[in-house]
Amino acid sequence: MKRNNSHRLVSWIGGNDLKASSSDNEDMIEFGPIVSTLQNRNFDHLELLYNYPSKLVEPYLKWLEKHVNIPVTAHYIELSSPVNFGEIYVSANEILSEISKQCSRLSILLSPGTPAMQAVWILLGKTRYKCTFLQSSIEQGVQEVTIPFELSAEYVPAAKSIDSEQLKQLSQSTAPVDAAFDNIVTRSPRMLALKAQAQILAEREVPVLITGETGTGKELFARAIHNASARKEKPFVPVNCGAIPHELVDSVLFGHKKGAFTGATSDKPGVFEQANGGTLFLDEFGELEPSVQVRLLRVLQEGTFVPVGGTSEHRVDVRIITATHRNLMELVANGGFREDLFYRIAVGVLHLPPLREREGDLSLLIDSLLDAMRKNDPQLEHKNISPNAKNLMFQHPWRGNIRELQSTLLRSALWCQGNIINADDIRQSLFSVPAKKNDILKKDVSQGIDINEIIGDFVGEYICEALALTGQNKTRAAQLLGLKNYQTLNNWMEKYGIS
Ligand SMILES: Nc1ncnc2c1ncn2[C@@H]1O[C@H](COP(=O)(O)OP(=O)(O)OP(=O)(O)O)[C@@H](O)[C@H]1O
Repeated sequence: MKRNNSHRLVSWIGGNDLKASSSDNEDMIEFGPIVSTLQNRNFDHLELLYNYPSKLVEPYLKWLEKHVNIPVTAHYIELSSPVNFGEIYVSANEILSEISKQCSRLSILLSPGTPAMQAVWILLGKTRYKCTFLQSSIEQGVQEVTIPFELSAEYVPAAKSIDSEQLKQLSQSTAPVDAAFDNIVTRSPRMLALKAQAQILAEREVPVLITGETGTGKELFARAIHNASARKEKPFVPVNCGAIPHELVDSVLFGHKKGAFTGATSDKPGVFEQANGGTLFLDEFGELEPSVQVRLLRVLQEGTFVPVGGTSEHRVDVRIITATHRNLMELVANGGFREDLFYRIAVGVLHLPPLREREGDLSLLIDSLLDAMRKNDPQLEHKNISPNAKNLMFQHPWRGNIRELQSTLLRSALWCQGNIINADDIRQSLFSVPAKKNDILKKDVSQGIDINEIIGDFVGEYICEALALTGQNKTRAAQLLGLKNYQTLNNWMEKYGIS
């Protein structure tokens, strides 16, 4: 790519920018940091990075066209969390490396984005790329930022003192893993890296958020983190937030006093009190209603709460690990989850990949789950699996992930007559999704059909399935569907009216 004389501005799209574009009243408009900067300085090209869902960003980009008169390129950056330093670093570095080849001057707008995004800008802009930094606020306007220290000069010597073994471990994530993580069976490089990260988190007292589809091992990781932490002798209390009846949430979380409501015949401690000194694992955290989120935020900030029907404050020392199969960032963007609570719980973030993305794990897991079954149940002691049965298992999509794998193996071991589980035993134990009732190829054309509608139904069915399988991740759904990228998926969704 030929470098030209242009001056480019690079920025993440932030919440205040999106808010500005959604304001109804044009007179009262706050333009947000990006447009304010463009109105204040001259640039030839604007390069935007964003992690918000496209449905929020596309209207913003349309609005932007009305307010700026230079070319705009927007890059969607897939992040498991907007505070994941590693992923932000890799993607920001890639983009800056490309852009810096194409322009002679580069400016980075620091204001939009999370603190992690800002930190990575400073790191890259002070070491690898020659650039100027800008910031924009309502109070101070647009300013050039001077960062009066040199990272390379002042900090590289310190980094050099890390010995080569430590460096090797850091770069390859091969730090010895605590025995608490032994029952997480994997040989996938992604999962091995996650185990190493989880161990680092175990040693620190930071809140951890674990995301991933159902049955990917979120609770297993949470328990391992607890067991590898200084709190391991204290309780680990798991709570499924999605399963607590609405009217009992406060009582389950914070406990109640005798007589607080009908049926409260004695004082009862809540899960915060039960986990005192240890770890509270709040599973399906994304299901909590906004009113409960406010009360939880207070407990997390102050460490105190008042039981239902009580008058005095209780203080607890609890480490929180949360988990969800939902995309919390998208919930935050849609107003379904409090942003302040999100940043409080999402300090250490682990995104567990589904089984289908763990190279080499299926065979390993089949062997290890069978082994555990043989040890747990003397009647299954001699059960083994035939190669054909294993082959059949390799072809199954395992939507329920490891939990489905585990129960299928157990069912087939219980039902199989001899000691060898064969392909038929597996076939009988698999739950297959019922075939669609109105067979798409059996329509009566002589009665007239609407071919577009049929194609739409067909496309919609598969797109929804791929989105459900990937927890609404469009990039991964596009891969499953054999589409080029998430934009192509968006085009299909638009064409066939799938929301
Ligand atoms: N890597 C693994 N190695 C061995 N067993 C695993 C692994 N991952 C998950 N399992 C087993 O699979 C089952 C489901 O795991 P777990 O309950 O931790 O999943 P989850 O993501 O918390 O599920 P949910 O979202 O439904 O709460 C458990 O019995 C767990 O022990």
